[in-house]
Amino acid sequence: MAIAFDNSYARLPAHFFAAVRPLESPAPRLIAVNDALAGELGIDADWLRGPAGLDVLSGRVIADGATPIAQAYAGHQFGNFQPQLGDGRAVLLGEVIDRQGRRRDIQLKGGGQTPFSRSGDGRAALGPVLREYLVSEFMSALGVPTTRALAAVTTGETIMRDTPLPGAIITRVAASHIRVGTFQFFAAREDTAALRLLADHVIARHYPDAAQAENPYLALLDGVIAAQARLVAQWTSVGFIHGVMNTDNVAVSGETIDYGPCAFMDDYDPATVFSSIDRAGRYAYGNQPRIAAWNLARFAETLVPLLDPEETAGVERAQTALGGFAPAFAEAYFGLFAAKIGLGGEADTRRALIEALLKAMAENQVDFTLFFRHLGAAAAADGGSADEPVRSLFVDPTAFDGWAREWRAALTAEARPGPERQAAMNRVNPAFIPRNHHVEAMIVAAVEREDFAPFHRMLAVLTRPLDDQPEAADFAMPPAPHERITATFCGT
Ligand SMILES: Nc1ncnc2c1ncn2[C@@H]1O[C@H](COP(=O)(O)OP(=O)(O)OP(=O)(O)O)[C@@H](O)[C@H]1O
Repeated sequence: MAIAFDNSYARLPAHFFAAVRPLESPAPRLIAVNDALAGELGIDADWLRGPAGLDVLSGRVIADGATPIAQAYAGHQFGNFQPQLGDGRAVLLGEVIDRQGRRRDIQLKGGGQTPFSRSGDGRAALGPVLREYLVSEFMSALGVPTTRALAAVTTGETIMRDTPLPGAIITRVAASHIRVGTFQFFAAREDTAALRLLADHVIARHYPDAAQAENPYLALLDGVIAAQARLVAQWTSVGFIHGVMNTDNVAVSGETIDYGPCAFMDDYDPATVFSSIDRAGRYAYGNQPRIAAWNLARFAETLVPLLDPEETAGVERAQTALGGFAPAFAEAYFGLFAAKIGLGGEADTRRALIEALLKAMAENQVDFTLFFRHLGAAAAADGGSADEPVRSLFVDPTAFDGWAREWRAALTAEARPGPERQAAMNRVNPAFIPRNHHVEAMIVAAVEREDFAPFHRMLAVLTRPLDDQPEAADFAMPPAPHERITATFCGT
């Protein structure tokens, strides 16, 4: 068997999903195979690259051992509850146990219609597939929990969106695809027996320690809250804007999922929004922690019947657990930003410094990524010309000087050799991010000219985002005014 499937969902009742078969692609072509990830999964990358692999990646052949399904889920989309969403274009081929013993899903996103497709065609367009591949692999390279990209293919079809576009499939790998929306699906149907089965399944798969707790479902809730707090703090620390934080896009495993209209901030501004479908700015950069807390409250509501036989007591337990989000987020957030400015140190000092810095950055239109990357060199020196690359990012460079006096005092108090501090900062401050204008140009090259060279070049740079790569200096630069991207489209 080329892929050693081991499908735990076979033990769940039939109303959790629908058995499907992927739609055949008429003329598939391989874009990319992720050799390292294939290796982790125990899959022979050469096989995957060859004709038999392409047949599986494009839905032409169901691999031995695969039992393809589409999963049922519901969700709040922009605050409105949809009781039935489900995988409308994603086909879960099956699960494998990776080399480290972790269970992982392998899914074809864009794999054809399912009973959950409603009016959709079950397909994905090439541009969003390339964006998801690139950004998810970038996030993984930075250590941000995320779904992964195992492969991408074009299907050989033209699909209709606002304009005709090439169809494509991304093979996505995830710790699981179980979402807050999966719990909401059964909660909306008041199916407590199904909720209990689902919760037990998630505990066994993602939070095994919770099984030993006095109240395993409360421990599950605490675990999911902690994972989301950490995840959203990590997003924030790299300028990531998810763009569509609906509850069906919150994986209970704590992985980032669904890179539809996501984007990275250039200048620091908490109000930044790119998604063209997010007109009210619900999912703006600076709103993400608040929205994560809101989404977790929806998750907690689904668990109330499991938390306590008494509803009032169940609600109380849920509320107490939700109260843990804000402190967990703050701890992760200030810890990550402290590392970005080269400090360990006392929580109160660093908090004031971080807040003052971010305020000055917002007022001075400072490029988020360049600032922190260059700050490492400034930290290793004693002011003077070493400060110039960071100072000059501020509209008013004296705003940096004022902040830097306090910062240097804090650095001195911690007494750490300059080069060691710089190296530590460079391990958390990427030199490269998927800048939106480069992502868009890469997509245009692929869609309009079938030129995948920009995709492969960007992927090579962005999977080593912490390394200085002088030959890729063009990718480090913020957009010139005429290159600025102001909206990303779901494009789907
Ligand atoms: N082209 C399509 N055909 C059928 N269903 C679709 C299509 N595009 C989106 N959907 C469905 O619409 C809902 C919301 O879509 P959304 O864009 O959030 O998810 P997605 O990107 O398809 O999937 P995921 O969340 O798994 O990454 C989901 O139920 C999804 O399956």
